Amino acid sequence: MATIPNSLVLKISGAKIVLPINYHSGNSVKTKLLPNPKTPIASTRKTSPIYRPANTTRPLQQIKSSHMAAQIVDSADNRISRISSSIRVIPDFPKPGIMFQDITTLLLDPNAFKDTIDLFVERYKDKNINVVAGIEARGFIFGPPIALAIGAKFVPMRKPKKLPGEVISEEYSLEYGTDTMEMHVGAVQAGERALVVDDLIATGGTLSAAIRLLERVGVVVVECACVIELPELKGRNRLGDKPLFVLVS
Ligand SMILES: O=P(O)(O)OC[C@H]1O[C@H](OP(=O)(O)OP(=O)(O)O)[C@H](O)[C@@H]1O
Ligand SMILES: Nc1ncnc2[nH]cnc12
Repeated sequence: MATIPNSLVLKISGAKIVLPINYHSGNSVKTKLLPNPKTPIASTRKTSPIYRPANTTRPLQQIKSSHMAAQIVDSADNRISRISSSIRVIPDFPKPGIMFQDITTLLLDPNAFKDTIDLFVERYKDKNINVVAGIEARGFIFGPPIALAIGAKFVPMRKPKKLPGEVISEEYSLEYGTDTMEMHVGAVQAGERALVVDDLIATGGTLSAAIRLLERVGVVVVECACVIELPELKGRNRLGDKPLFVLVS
C-alpha cells in the first residue's frame, strides 16, 4: 500500500526544514497538522456565513454598521483584519452546505489570539464586571483570559450532566431540536454584573439561554461578546435589549 507523506523536508543552507502537509477533501477534513495562520491557505476566512450555499462568497466585513449597538471597534484597527484572516473556513463541515468558522487557526497564531483577548479586555476592563460566563466549549477558550485580565471570576455554562454540583438549567432551541445549558447553583450572586462570552453567534439560541440562566438568579447581564457573528441568521434579535459586541462579521 502506498504511503501518503505527511511532511515535506527541505534543506536550505544546510538547515533542515520540515513543512507539514494538510489534506482537505469534501466534507471530511483530514488535517494532519493545522497550518500556521500566517501561511496563506486557500481556506482562510474570506467569506463568513454558514448555513448558506458553500459556493457563495462575500467580501470580509468588519464591524461598522450603525444598527450594531455599542460597537466601537475602530475599523482602521488592523488587529481586526489580522484576527479575521486567521479564522479558517471549512466548507461542508460538519455537514454539507455549512461553512464552519474554525477558530483553532486563530489560536495557532499567538499575535491574533492576543489581539482578540486584548480587544475584549480594552472594552471591559473598566465596566465593573464581576463575572465572565463562558459557554461550552469554545467560550471556555476566550472567557478565562478575559476574566483574569479584568479581575472577574469565570463561570462555565455547560452542556447537560457535566457539572458535578447542584445546577440550574435552561432549555433552548437549535436549528433542529433543543439543547440544555447548565450552571452551578451558588456560582453567581444576585446583583453581580456579568459578561457572556462565546466564540460565535449564529441563531442566538445559545446566548439567549445563557442570558436567561443568569437573569433567573438576579445577575445583571451587561453585554455578550463573541469573536464572530453570522449576521444573516439575525441571532442578535434574540438577545432582547442585551448589547452584543463582536469582532468579525
Ligand atoms: O447562536 P447559535 O445558533 O446558538 O450557535 C452558536 C453556538 O454554536 C457553537 O457551539 P456548538 O453548539 O457547536 O458547541 P461546541 O462549542 O461544543 O462545539 C458556537 O460555539 C456557539 O456556542
Ligand atoms: N458556521 C459555524 N461555524 C462554527 N460554529 C458554528 N456554530 C453554529 N454555526 C457555526
